[in-house]
Amino acid sequence: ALYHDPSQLPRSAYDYVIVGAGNAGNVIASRLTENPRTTVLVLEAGVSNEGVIASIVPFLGPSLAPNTPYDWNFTTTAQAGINNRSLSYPRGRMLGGCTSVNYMAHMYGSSEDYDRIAAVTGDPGWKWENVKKNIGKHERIVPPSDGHNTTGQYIPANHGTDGILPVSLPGNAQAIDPRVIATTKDLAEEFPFNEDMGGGENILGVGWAQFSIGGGMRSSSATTYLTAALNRPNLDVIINAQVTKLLHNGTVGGLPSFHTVQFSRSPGANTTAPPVAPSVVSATKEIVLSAGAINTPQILQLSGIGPRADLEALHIPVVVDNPSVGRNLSDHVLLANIFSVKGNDSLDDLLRDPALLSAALTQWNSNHTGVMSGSVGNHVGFLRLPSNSTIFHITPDPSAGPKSSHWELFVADFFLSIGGTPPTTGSYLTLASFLISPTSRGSLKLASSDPFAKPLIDPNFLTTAFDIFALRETAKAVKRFAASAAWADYIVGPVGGLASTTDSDIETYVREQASTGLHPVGTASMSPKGACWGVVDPDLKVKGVEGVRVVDASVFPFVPNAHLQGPTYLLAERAAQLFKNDM
Ligand SMILES: Cc1cc2nc3c(=O)[nH]c(=O)nc-3n(C[C@H](O)[C@H](O)[C@H](O)COP(=O)(O)OP(=O)(O)OC[C@H]3O[C@@H](n4cnc5c(N)ncnc54)[C@H](O)[C@@H]3O)c2cc1C
Repeated sequence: ALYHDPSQLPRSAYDYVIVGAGNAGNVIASRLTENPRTTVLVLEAGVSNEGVIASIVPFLGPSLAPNTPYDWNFTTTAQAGINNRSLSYPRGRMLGGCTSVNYMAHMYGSSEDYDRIAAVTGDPGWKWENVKKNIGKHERIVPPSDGHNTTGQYIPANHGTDGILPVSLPGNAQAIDPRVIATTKDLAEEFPFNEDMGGGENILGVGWAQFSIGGGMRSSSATTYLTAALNRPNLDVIINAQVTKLLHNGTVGGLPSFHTVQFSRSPGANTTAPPVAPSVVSATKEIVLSAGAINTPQILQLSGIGPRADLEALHIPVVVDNPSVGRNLSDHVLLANIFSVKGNDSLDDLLRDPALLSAALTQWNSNHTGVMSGSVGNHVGFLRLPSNSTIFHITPDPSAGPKSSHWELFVADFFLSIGGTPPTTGSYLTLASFLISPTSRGSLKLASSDPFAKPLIDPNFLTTAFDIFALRETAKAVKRFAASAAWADYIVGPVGGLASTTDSDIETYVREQASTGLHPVGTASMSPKGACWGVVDPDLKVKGVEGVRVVDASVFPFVPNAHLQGPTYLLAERAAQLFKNDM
């Protein structure tokens, strides 16, 4: 059942207590409660997703973050690599976590992403050939909202047909779609068409994206995994319940043991009201940290598991000195390259005209179709730098392997401005590029021992020669894409610093405009059992303690070749199996 107040909880002990009803947490909750004898409590700091219309209507998704009650409203520290700017760092704060607020692009990454995890952790269970078996359980490919013929737009064999999460091709045809496909023919050498990036083995090229959308509505981990399980008597979920720390109770097998979770009614993301007295609940079997790549390492450190010097500086008693907790923060970097275009076919007018928006919503309300039934773009591409790029004389190739990308192209039919203000006139095209294989590494530290204080998020963007080189080259590459004959009667020209022609001017543009790719990982990285680095073993158990596992994006040692929800779903499905194997 779903509860709103700690006093309503029917028990004080559960087999498993999951922290965070997000992407991964809801998968674990759903899979563990398939066994009617297993009791599970999920603690979620945020609110319910029920009735939050922007979390249902796909095109309204970007209005949910940043700076809303559905976002943690984090900001980064001043980032030296991007002119000391500090950025909004959105993270979903509601049932479904980021899957309730994200842009719904749904993909899994390259086989090499998973084979690299297996190699780095020494656990072949993480190889793609094993992990991909979970796609069938997870995914249910459904027709797009406009019911168009999708032949040639995806490869059915790469997808699940009776899994839990509806996924579809875009159901909102955009005027630029034929131009994107024509570019893949015109410039087939650099931007080849890829019929489907979903199979793991063949992600390179440009093609139609898939989205966590079914029947014109968002599929989140809350609308799928959680909803399917919520009527089970062995599952309880409480919202507005922010975990403040894990309590250490004695030792088991010589290791400090954690079986108690302390939580408090959330003060709310946007209020400074003091929290009420904390509650506690016990996990007789295990605590599962699924609070995401920012909050999971925050909770570990608040619980005394982290770098000794950092904890002592804040007078937090050290239970386990682990210098890796909160380190190795890695994120994709986004560069929203904008071109001005002719005519009024782009979506810019829709975004600025309340009457057009209202008409689109009326259409969506009547039959869940139209522009509102889709996300912010229909095409993506995963691409490599040329192998003779000069950067490889000084840096080893950081991609996951030769079948993996260095960067991603993301096409949007309007001025894409995450958290900023788009211009009030004009028509635009965004050829966004993401740095997919960053080598910069940052950190997540506590600012204070107060669990309600925001942590210090330092992604350390663009601080290596490779990262700035690669992102600079993507700005040149999108201009080559835009120079295809397919755009000749449409594109007017690049906007702002994108028009620069010298490397040094392009670098200036990159440092002025780069932003988060919204995909942080690595702050509780997996490493081999017994390694002196890393935070969790390959079975996701926290090193040096008994009773706690981490299941969320923080355990990925490297950020995958994908927007992160798909990899996180596959990670969580495999983790659920690891729990079941131990039962
Ligand atoms: C704006 C935005 C757009 C994105 N677009 C895409 C996209 O198009 N495609 C894609 O694949 N990925 C996208 N992503 C990224 C992706 O959704 C996330 O990286 C991924 O879902 C993270 O999963 P997770 O399980 O690690 O964490 P989350 O899904 O963030 O789950 C963590 C949960 O824990 C809760 N929590 C945190 N701390 C506590 C606490 N102390 N106590 C209790 N509960 C707590 C949170 O409120 C949240 O519900 C986007 C992300 C954002 C923010």
